[in-house]
Amino acid sequence: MRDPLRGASGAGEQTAPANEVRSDGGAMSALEAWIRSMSRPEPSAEGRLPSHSPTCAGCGTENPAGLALKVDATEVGVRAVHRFDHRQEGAPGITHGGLVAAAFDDLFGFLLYRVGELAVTRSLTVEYLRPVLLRTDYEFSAHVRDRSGRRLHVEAAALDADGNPVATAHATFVVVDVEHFEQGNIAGR
Ligand SMILES: CCCCCCCC(=O)SCCNC(=O)CCNC(=O)[C@H](O)C(C)(C)COP(=O)(O)OP(=O)(O)OC[C@H]1O[C@@H](n2cnc3c(N)ncnc32)[C@H](O)[C@@H]1OP(=O)(O)O
Repeated sequence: MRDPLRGASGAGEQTAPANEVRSDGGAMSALEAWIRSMSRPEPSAEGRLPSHSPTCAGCGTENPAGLALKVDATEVGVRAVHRFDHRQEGAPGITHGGLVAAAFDDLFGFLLYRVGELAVTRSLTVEYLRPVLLRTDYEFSAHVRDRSGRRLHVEAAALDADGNPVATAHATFVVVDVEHFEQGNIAGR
């Protein structure tokens, strides 16, 4: 796996977390620390993968508006059992389609741990086959279908308790360098 920090210009005005130091002893910027955390995922003994960040809208545990997906590594990709709640409601009792898409998008983000490179969503298509009900468990799974240059083609499905698909998704992620994330405004956190 290549080092995703290669070519990083550093983010001078960002605040370094107190306990993060580089191998050369210098302080790491918040962005560098995040890139490192993305490149060294340590699944738990049960296979649980670390969130993209504590405040990630898809999987962060410190985002009160987030989905807080809990994602596990599988032999071929990743999976999550998830139930949406009232905060994700669209029509009464039914999950808003945009939030279903968000779940797929974030799940795809976990495949990057397997790929070992940073990439971002360029396109995302969701097929809504049946209503995704609130307060109901669904099993989401995703895998990388193939790669072509910088393009990663990824696929996913959400199944109900009977194993019937309620939604499927496919997306193109494009591999990016660290510079992509330097556009993010994390200095003012
Ligand atoms: C990282 C962990 C967190 C994960 C969280 C969940 C995922 C997310 O939410 S990511 C956030 C949402 N996405 C973004 O913000 C991305 C915004 N878009 C961008 O920054 C740019 O468009 C970016 C980087 C994707 C591509 O731009 P750029 O680097 O200029 O590449 P570009 O030349 O346009 O295209 C790159 C490749 O993709 C291909 N491509 C572009 N669009 C498409 C498309 N719609 N379908 C298929 N292929 C495409 C191009 O043909 C090209 O292929 P190749 O390199 O093989 O010739």
